Amino acid sequence: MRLDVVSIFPEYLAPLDLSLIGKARRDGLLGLHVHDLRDFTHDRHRTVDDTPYGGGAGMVMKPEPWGEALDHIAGQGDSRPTLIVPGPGGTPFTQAMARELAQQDWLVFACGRYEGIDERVYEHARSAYDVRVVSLGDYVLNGGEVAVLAIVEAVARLLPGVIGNAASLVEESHEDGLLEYPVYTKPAQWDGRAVPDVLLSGDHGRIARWRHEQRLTRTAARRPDLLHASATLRGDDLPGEL
Ligand SMILES: Oc1ccccc1-c1ccno1
Repeated sequence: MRLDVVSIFPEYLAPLDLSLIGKARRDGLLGLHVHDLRDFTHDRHRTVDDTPYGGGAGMVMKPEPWGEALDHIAGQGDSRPTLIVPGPGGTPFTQAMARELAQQDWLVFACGRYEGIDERVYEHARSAYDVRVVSLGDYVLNGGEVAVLAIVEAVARLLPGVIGNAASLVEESHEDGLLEYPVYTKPAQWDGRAVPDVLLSGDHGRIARWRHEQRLTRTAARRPDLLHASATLRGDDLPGEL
């Protein structure tokens, strides 16, 4: 998978050199190209924003640098990339979307700032990209960089070979519509608190049943919206109906 990120703060993407994502890049599982939007300006001040037509507070990101940047990137490959523009008005980012994006071979991320990117950039980009506006959640950030870090991590960890033990991807929160079960490790006693006996029993069938019940109970308590949506898919009895 190839990833391109365009930002006025390219150093914001430095964490993608670390940990599993950094290793995936060194192992050749992932290619990352970070572009400074100001490299696509031509004035002395490397201007990327201007006042909004129609008035209003704040500044809008100018279309010219974005158009040049996206044309430059699209010209570097022979397939049609997916352009992801994080924004509060986008389609909610979910694990299902992460799985879908992990199937793509080329993702390009546009990090907006200020009051946003001139709308004509989205229209221009559609000639060379599949354009998707994606939201991390119902809150406001100062720019798209933080959202890109989250999306890249969620997607890249699904690529074959990135996570050493693929089994650990199975019973994760949201992977099958349930939240994850509680986890424990040594010591067996800590702070006057014991590890649940079932986990020390060695009875793997009983442990699996306990963990599944914990997942159902936790999801019912914290995310009932998920439980009802997926219970029909799994045919589970809902807690309280057991
Ligand atoms: O609030 C934002 C501003 C810029 C780019 C993205 C966002 C955002 C907020 C929630 N998800 O994305």
